[in-house]
Amino acid sequence: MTDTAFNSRKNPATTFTEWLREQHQENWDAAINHRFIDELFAGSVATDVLQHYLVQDYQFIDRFVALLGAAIASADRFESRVRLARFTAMITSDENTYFLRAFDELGLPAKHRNAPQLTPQTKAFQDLMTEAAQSQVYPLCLSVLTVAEWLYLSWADRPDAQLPPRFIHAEWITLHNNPAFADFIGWLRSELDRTGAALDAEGQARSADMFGRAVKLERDFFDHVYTPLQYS
Ligand SMILES: Cc1ncc(CN)c(N)n1
Repeated sequence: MTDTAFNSRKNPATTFTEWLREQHQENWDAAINHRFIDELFAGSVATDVLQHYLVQDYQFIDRFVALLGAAIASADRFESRVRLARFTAMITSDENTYFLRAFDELGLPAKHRNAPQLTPQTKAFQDLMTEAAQSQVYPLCLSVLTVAEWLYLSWADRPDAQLPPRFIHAEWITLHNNPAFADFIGWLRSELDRTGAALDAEGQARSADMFGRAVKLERDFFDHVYTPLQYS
């Protein structure tokens, strides 16, 4: 939990999302510079590690879409609902079919696509997304959504890097660094800047707490793929 309120920040030009990220810079940097990301760009992630990441992440995506639904329901204006609904359509089409093609490529049995054993790290992330969704408070839903998407844009944004040859690596990168995705993250941040700045001090502290837990869980999630389960 933060000990400096947003309204007493040193630099008044600091936006709400900058203020949130500043407080969790160490976990943020560890996540976006993770070994898994280096191996993804190099196309060298070990098959059991990639399989574990994708199986667990598909379960993350399930609750993530439910959280998007809660954000759509709790948003304070129609234009925000429309923007979130369009993004949800991308996740449930382009991103979903990436997972299905990746599972085919890996020869993954159906039971692990639909109802795998969940790791504590996946479960903890699902629980945080459920907590944010059940709050029915739009900026709290945004606090978790923004971490999940802004942090992914941050690791994927390596303009000088070449794409690896296999789609299973390359497409996971391009899903997270394409111009439409970057544009959406800009909007998502502006939305949290707008609605987070309008919260009272207690609401802002809740937002900072959820944001910080999400950043830590992103780091934990990357760490945990290096002790993969078996999916035979
Ligand atoms: C754990 C995690 N965090 C974020 C994302 C980006 N949607 C993801 N796929 N998985």
